[in-house]
Amino acid sequence: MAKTSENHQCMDDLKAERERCSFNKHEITTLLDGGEDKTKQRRKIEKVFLSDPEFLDATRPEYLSHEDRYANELRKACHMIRKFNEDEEIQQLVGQMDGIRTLMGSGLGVALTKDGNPLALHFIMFMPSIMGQGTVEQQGEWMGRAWSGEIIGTYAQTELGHGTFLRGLETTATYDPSTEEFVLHSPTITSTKWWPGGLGKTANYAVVMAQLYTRGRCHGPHPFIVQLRDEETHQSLPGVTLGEIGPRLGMNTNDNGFLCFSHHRIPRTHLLMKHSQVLQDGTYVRPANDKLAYGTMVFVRVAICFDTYRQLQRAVTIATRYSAIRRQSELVPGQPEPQILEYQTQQYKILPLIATVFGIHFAAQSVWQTYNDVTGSIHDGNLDLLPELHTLSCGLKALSSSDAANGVETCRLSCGGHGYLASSNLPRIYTTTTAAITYEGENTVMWLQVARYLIKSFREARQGHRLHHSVSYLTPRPASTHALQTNLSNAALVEAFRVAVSHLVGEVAARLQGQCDSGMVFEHAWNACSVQLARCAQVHIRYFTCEEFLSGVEKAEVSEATRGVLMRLCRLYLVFHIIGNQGDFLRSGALTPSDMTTLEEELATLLAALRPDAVSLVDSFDIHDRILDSTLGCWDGNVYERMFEEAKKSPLNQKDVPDAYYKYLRPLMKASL
Ligand SMILES: Cc1cc2nc3c(=O)[nH]c(=O)nc-3n(C[C@H](O)[C@H](O)[C@H](O)COP(=O)(O)OP(=O)(O)OC[C@H]3O[C@@H](n4cnc5c(N)ncnc54)[C@H](O)[C@@H]3O)c2cc1C
Repeated sequence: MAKTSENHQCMDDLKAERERCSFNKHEITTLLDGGEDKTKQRRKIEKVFLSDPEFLDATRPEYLSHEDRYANELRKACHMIRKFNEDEEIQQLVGQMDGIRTLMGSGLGVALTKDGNPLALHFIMFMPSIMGQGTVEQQGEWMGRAWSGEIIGTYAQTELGHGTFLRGLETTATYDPSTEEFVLHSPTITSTKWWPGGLGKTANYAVVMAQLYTRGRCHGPHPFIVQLRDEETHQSLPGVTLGEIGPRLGMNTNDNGFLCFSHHRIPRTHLLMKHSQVLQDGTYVRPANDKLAYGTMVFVRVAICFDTYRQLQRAVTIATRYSAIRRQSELVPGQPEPQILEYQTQQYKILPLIATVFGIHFAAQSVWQTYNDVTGSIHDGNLDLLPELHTLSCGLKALSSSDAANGVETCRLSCGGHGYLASSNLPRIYTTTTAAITYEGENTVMWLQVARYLIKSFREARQGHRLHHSVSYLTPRPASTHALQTNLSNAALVEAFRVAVSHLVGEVAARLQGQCDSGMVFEHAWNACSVQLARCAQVHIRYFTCEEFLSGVEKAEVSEATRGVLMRLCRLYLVFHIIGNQGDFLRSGALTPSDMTTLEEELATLLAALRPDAVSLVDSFDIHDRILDSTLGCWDGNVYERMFEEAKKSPLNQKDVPDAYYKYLRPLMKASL
């Protein structure tokens, strides 16, 4: 198709946007990647994989049948592993778990396997479970075979009847000392394992969570390595019933599956025994400390934060570039149509989401850093920091997944009708991102765990205990130190968050206590306060994110121009969330109505100040067009031509008159003739 003047205009619009960049884009790219070397490494890996034609799709996944879609993603997933195993340079590049996450996750991973990688759970849950919960001997036995792809595993915890409530799982693993085996059994329909990714047709092994019985006693859920399929024929083993659970909202090539056991026997040594053991005679040896399992959970939840933030990066890149090329309506009657990014309401949809990307980044980095710092002391048996770290990772997982999912939906809305097209890629980004609200700890349940920690800390502080850093603000202070700072500086706004959240926690703690004092049992009182408790947890984690965002920008090793734009984003983040939740701040006296008026005026100023840098900011996310995979968000802005080209690929457009016309429509239309 010949380039129209409209197409030229779009490309010129983006060019003009880029020319007015006020900061150093590369500095932001390397800041987000974690350093110059990491950026180079990422780009190199992207080049190696994206230049490989095997990863190209002959047709859009949406046009394939359910089965063909799975086969196509499996083809690419297997090629990915072969490529990895056969090429030493790639192994060096991608060698660590970090790199594997890149190949599987929402960075490069989404360009290689668009609709869910059937092997993802193998790398993201199966292998980490063996590493985290297996003894050194067990790691030696399984990890080599797992790395090479000789065996493929998944992680099977959730059942039809129970997801959140781990202790409610019904699958049993009963030890038989006469054969030194565990007998796995699914006693009811609700005990059927349901949801594990890759379980339906891909995996031949799984780490299965089952209630451990030995010598007639139940010791609660434990992880077992279980072979599910024959290693030669790939057929389900006797005593194992397996299948796929059917179409989902998204990620339909992850072949999420179901699994039932009928008295299926496995060797005793297949219980992952790093923490607890069953001896040959059936003696149960309990773990030295049940907090040890927290470590793996922190790891997985922080990984989810990074994943969801990358999804938001992609969505907001699409929305921002599209908003810079899309012209609509009139701002001033009779004048040319402006870019929709000129509308303040459009800026209000998009710019806070760019800020959110940085907020999640800095907060997740901080939790990750703490996790790495304390990992050493965990091994030395010092587990003091684990509950705090665990709470932060639960809260941040919930905050990042819900902010990202809501943000992606806002991006879709900001693109008007075209955002609803599959070729915009926003629908797929949304369905993938929103899943993270549910898996690895459903968000409401995560919020209530955070709240439990807050209430516990609040009560401990009243008893004179010293609190950990993230909740130290709950320690009672002399009234004078609560005096409001009215200058509305960044520090003052963070302080306002602190006052608001400690007020909320104090209020709900008093309500909880009041209900207990009036005779309600604690659990019922807790449930009766849980909406407010979840709210406290959300404000607490938002406060943590604001604090980390601010200190992250202050500490970043960047030029003053770059720090300037980051500071404006941080300020926008603070102001946006204060205005959006002003009740919390007014009620606690942290801010006054007149402060709100001032902040609302400032919000408008911030949107206007950030608008010229919007395109450059998303450019600095450095997302390859193949990873973006969007007609609306491509680098060159040639949106309309790409949309047309994509539409032409629809199977319905391969014939002017489809067969269905002759079969159904024509007989109806001609019936009266
Ligand atoms: C895309 C996807 C992939 C998945 N992959 C896997 C996998 O690989 N392996 C695996 O084992 N599982 C997997 N799961 C399952 C997932 O872990 C569970 O769905 C999740 O833990 C929630 O459990 P549930 O579905 O039983 O929901 P429920 O726990 O039944 O929750 C339903 C509702 O009840 C509320 N609720 C539950 N308990 C409480 C409480 N104590 N207090 C207040 N409210 C409560 C929740 O907030 C929610 O609103 C996957 C799920 C999805 C969607």
